[in-house]
Amino acid sequence: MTDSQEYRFQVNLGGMIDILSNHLYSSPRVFLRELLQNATDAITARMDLDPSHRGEVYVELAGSGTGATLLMQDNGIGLTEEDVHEFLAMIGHSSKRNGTELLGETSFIGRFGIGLLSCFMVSDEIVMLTQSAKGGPSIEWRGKPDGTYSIRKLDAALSPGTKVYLRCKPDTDFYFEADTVELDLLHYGALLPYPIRLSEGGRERRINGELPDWIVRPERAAGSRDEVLRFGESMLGERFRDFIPLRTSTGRTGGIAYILPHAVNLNAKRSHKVYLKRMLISEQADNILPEWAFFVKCLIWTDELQPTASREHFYENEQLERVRCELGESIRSELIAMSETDPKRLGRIIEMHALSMKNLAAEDDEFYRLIHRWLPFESTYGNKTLGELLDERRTLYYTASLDHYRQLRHVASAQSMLVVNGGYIYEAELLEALPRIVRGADTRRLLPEDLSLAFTDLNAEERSAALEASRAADLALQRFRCRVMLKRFKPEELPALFTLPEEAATLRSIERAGEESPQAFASVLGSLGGSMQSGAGSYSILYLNLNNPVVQRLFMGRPTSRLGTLVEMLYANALMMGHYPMSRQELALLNTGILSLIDWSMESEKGE
Ligand SMILES: Nc1ncnc2c1ncn2[C@@H]1O[C@H](COP(=O)(O)OP(=O)(O)OP(=O)(O)O)[C@@H](O)[C@H]1O
Repeated sequence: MTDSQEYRFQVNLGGMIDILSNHLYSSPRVFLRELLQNATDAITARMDLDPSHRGEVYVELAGSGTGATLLMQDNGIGLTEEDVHEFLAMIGHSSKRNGTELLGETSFIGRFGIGLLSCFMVSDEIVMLTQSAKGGPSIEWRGKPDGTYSIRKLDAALSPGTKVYLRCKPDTDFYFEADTVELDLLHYGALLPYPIRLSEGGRERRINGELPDWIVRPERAAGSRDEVLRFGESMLGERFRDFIPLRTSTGRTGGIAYILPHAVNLNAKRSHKVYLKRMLISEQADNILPEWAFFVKCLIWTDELQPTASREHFYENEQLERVRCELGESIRSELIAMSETDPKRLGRIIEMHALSMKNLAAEDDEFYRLIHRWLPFESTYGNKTLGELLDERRTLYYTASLDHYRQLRHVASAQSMLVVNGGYIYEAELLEALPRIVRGADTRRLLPEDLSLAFTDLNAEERSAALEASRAADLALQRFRCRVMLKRFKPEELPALFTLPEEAATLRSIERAGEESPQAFASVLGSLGGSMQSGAGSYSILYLNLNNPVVQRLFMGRPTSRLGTLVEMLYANALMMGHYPMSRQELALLNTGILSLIDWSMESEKGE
């Protein structure tokens, strides 16, 4: 065995810089964010030395096309010669963190020591002129993407701060155009608490305005409603009508949650604009609010979360978990307060975002208790809120599936019976939980079969009169595995009602799939269906209404040889009324039935 030898990893500096500058960030645009962020951190560091210092950032554009240059100047802390060697020349080394840990808190935004490299996406050289506020000579540093740099002491002393010069590299002139730069400076720096000025073509303008007071104290936002709404529109590009102020218990994260003026898809990506130490860090932060809060779009400012190196997300850690819970709590408690102080406003919000509210209520009893009166439901009495429904009846009957509701609604509404549709997501769950939430309220789940209880049986005389016809009708529908029951029920205009017990419903869908799938599959489905076909539950039921004059004539009048066909037609009609998908055989039945009816009516005309 030979002695092992130790070697040191080699770093291909040009390759590293290429990866960091070109592949970490989503767009070359972010170079301006990184420059602005460095300027902000430098101003913060200078204010740590001298709290009375007033920060300023000045951006100047000169030249055009590929001859364009950009200067970003700040009056921050600047760099000494040692700082330059230590922090500018060493990738991954930052003056903004103590020791090597990346996740500890600092008063700065930067921490990774790589942000400046993003400038290589738009420039083949970074030139920095800097003067430290701590004294020493002014320094010029020139860095290249191949990893080389030069340093020069300047003869004349600059005022404290830093100037960064970039010269546009081919195909990136778009990022040096005045409109682009102005837009991006506003985008990233609108909330910065010091002036950013842009000079171009002899024109100078201030980019960001004075910050309104409610940005620092969101709880005061309600007093400046119009201004807050206008601000939301300009920052988020949507016109809002309502908002909820956000604030965590530490006061270190706050913002405004704008209520979306339209319903949103549950799966839609949620994106909020998040500002870290007043600089826009992310427009895609989707993990800063709880999942259920998808009816708001937020502007959030924080100084307590840690961004990832790409700045597009925050670290998923305990702090973020706490902030997320507390921001959710801000929304929740405001909605709760609204139920007392402004129920109409709450009603409007809930109506617009019913799905989200139902989701939240299904997870949280207390929230459910407070907002239950405003939750909308479909019912046989129309679309109503739960409060309105409870005012009608203390016991609410509901169906747990949409199919069941469809089957029941005609009969139920005809009998003035209140049935609530619990078939949409979260609804059955909520209705089931209602007695637990509201004292004195009761809910009962209803199956289509249960409604037959509201039917009246025929008396003995009627039964014997209709016996023969009932048998013939039953026989006619035997091949559809459907039983005929003759009853009296309301409304009399409804001649027939089709109901489908669970097992029969499964059989129907197996049969329909069998009709549509290739032979082999159909035979598998066929045998599966066959094993279920024997039980009574495998039969559907067609209730025929003896209160209906046509049914009355058919069963109590003169016997007719056409009864079979007529019952088949009533069967097909009831299927259509209940929105049941029809099998090929049933459609064919409808077809021949209609033709027979036409034929009979012509014959009878001839006979007249
Ligand atoms: N405008 C500036 N004023 C003073 N120092 C600066 C300025 N810009 C850069 N620096 C120095 O250069 C170092 C490297 O900057 P860079 O943007 O690459 O990383 P960072 O800001 O430390 O971290 P991050 O990668 O998270 O942005 C900084 O730590 C800071 O010491």
